[in-house]
Amino acid sequence: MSQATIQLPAGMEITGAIKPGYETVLTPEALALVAKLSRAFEPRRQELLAARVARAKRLDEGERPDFLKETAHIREGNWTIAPIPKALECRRVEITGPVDRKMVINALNSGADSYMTDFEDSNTPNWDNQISGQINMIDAVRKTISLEQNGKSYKLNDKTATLVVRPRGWHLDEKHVLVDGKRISGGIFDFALFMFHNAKEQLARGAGPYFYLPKMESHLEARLWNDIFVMTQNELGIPQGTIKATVLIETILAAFEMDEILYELREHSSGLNAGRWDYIFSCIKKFKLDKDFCLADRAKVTMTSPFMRSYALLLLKTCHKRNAPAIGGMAALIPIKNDPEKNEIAMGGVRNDKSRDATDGYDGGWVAHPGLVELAMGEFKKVLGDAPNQISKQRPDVNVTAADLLNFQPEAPITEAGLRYNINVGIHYLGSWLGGNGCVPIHNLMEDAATAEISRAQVWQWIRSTKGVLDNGAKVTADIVLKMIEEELPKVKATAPDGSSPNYDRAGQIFADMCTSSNFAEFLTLPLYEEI
Ligand SMILES: CC(=O)SCCNC(=O)CCNC(=O)[C@H](O)C(C)(C)COP(=O)(O)OP(=O)(O)OC[C@H]1O[C@@H](n2cnc3c(N)ncnc32)[C@H](O)[C@@H]1OP(=O)(O)O
Ligand SMILES: O=CC(=O)O
Ligand SMILES: [Mg+2]
Repeated sequence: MSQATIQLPAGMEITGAIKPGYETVLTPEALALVAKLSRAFEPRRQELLAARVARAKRLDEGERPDFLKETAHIREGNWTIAPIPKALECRRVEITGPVDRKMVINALNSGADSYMTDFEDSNTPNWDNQISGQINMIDAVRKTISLEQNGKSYKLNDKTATLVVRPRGWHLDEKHVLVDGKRISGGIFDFALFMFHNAKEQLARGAGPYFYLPKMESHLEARLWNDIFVMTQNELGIPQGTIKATVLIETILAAFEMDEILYELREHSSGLNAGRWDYIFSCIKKFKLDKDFCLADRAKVTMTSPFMRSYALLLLKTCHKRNAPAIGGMAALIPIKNDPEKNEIAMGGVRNDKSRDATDGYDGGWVAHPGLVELAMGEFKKVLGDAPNQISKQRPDVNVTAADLLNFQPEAPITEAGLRYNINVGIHYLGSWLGGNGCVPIHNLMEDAATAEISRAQVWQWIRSTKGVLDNGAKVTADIVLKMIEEELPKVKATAPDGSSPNYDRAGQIFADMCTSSNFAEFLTLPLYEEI
């Protein structure tokens, strides 16, 4: 493979291979923006990550979150976010998916109103995925993206979904790019490259640079993104307020700061999304040492569980009070091929999920697969009719307290099947991730980094919690888990399409370490990233 050459700004090093074509993304001007933002904001990112660690320690010691006293005036104030641009008014169905070229084309053509292209939960952030993802974005924005694969030709339809980009969260580094000798933020890298290459082109085409911001834990983390937006808009000479961002409320701590997050981003906000899978994971992570906390089998924790219902309703009420879109999350159900009965049950699950969100007042919701767009659209249209959204629907009847957000039910059942399922899915997902694929169908469900986090976090917690007892009376222990890992690994290898890859053996070892180590890995992607 020949190495293309690129010109680096002073103080920057790139350790990833520069394959032909990468120079179109890694231009000197684009890298200068990456370096400028990194230098300006990396110290604050590090401070905020340190604040997460300090807060987590206090939670481990028994502190419980509550709405902040110092920001009561923001919650009580009468303000709204800036008007939403036309291109983001109608988001009844949003499809999501990794930045793979074929999937980008299929998603843009899917008939959904918008498409969140994902550098995060559904993507393994290896160097090639990140850079080829940026190439795909450049071609998608200019509508020139095409592909010949397996005898099929892919190109864009005339009408495509509005593009929204999810950069990586604050916890992830981009290890292939060093500024002044240090790794930079993955999120800043993804954001800056996308902005540099596409923002002006998107504006010229009647849309704009739109983002989804993942995994934040406080309004101060949202303020950091807002300051990055302001500097970037200045650097690129585009009007302030052009960038719009929807924040995923997918941590229990952010649920206590929804108003404050919207307020920080009010000139750049396009609402909030209920990122249910990371949210469940965050609850387990933050209360992992609480002797009273222990959730039932993963499959039993749903959007109608008390704490999830409270979170979903509070998000909706908060958004509409601030004239902001409220977007629902993802049912992990996907079409099931070759089994019409099971498929009908899965489709019924998606229908119920979207129907509940639409009836509650949500303006749209996520789907994982193009085969779900029409069905989800039908449920939103039943409620919205021809209206693009229902932001005017207020929910004064909703009153959610801190205790409601922390009402962690159900606690039972925890079953052997549930434990085995978590282990099987965890190993399968980790193996696939190591091989470069961050989103996979496992047992007919969509699995990505967020769903896999729940699986491995539950196993860790059930080993340690006195409540981690199976419904047959057996206490979950490290020995039981290690034995099950041995038993599940061959089953995973037999079912994964690339099951003969050594990645699955490695995944088994990593999963075992993660579940039995006394330290709880903050994110599973952190140790995994060091392996790729
Ligand atoms: C918790 C969260 O963060 S949710 C957000 C992150 N997760 C996601 O975005 C989920 C994305 N979804 C996916 O990756 C896939 O749908 C999977 C892995 C779940 C299932 O994949 P598969 O089993 O390969 O799907 P399947 O074989 O049915 O695909 C049929 C076609 O639809 C395409 N397709 C499937 N899902 C998507 C998608 N989300 N976007 C675009 N195209 C898609 C496939 O590429 C395939 O195209 P082709 O017929 O041209 O070859
Ligand atoms: O990103 C979405 C989630 O559910 O997690
Ligand atoms: Mg998530």
